[in-house]
Amino acid sequence: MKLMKIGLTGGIATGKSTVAAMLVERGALLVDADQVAREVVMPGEPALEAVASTFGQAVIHTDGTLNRKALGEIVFNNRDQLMQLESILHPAIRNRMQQRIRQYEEQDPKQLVVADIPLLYETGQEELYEGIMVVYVPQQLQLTRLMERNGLVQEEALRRIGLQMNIEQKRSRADWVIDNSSSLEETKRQVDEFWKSQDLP
Ligand SMILES: CC(C)(COP(=O)(O)OP(=O)(O)OC[C@H]1O[C@@H](n2cnc3c(N)ncnc32)[C@H](O)[C@@H]1O)[C@@H](O)C(=O)NCCC(=O)NCCS
Ligand SMILES: Nc1ncnc2c1ncn2[C@@H]1O[C@H](COP(=O)(O)OP(=O)(O)OP(=O)(O)O)[C@@H](O)[C@H]1O
Repeated sequence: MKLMKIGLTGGIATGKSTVAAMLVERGALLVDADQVAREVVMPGEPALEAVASTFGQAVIHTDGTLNRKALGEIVFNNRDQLMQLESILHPAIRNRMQQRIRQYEEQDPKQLVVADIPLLYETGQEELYEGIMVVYVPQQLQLTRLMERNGLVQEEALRRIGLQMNIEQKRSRADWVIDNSSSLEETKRQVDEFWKSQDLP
């Protein structure tokens, strides 16, 4: 049977967005949890009000938008605060993701829908999808890429990695693994192979 809806996950900075872009290039319809997480905290959204009353005005810019860097510095250094933020945002993110997936399914019933969700396993969402693709790199490379991309020192980067399920564990649970530790061409080759193996258009 042809695949219609898959989850895409991995660890922080292992290359989910990179692989998502390759799938979109082949025609997939993408719903991105990080992007939806940004939408639900736009000015005027109830989740932003809840964030402001929980974490204070220091996490709100003077123009009323969320100061993501300031909030990140709080929650990525304190698990309890992170859990508090998640309890505000996750229900809103999940609702909006499901809504968007349904829209895509109605709009283009033949096309593959891909949901890019960093915390897919951590939040127990496997059952919502027909299969899960994990973008994998060994932890040492994950660390290097994260430090480079976000300008973090090793200690900070390790702390962020430690907030998520270990990448080896994610890999062992996956239905399909894309190994992104080599060149982008090699990653694209694996994505193309997946596409063909599933007989996608
Ligand atoms: C704390 C926030 C404001 C920091 O924003 P910032 O722009 O600096 O980072 P961004 O949103 O681009 O996230 C980057 C990466 O951090 C990791 N990350 C984000 N949230 C979490 C979390 N709750 N637990 C573990 N890792 C996380 C993910 O791998 C994500 O891809 C933001 O990450 C956030 O709102 N997080 C809570 C919502 C959430 O859980 N999002 C994950 C998708 S469901
Ligand atoms: N094959 C590759 N070779 C070299 N660099 C790469 C490769 N794939 C991705 N990168 C780089 O690694 C970093 C992480 O990639 P990407 O942003 O796609 O990860 P992500 O899993 O979506 O991250 P996050 O969880 O933070 O959203 C980026 O700076 C990207 O340019």
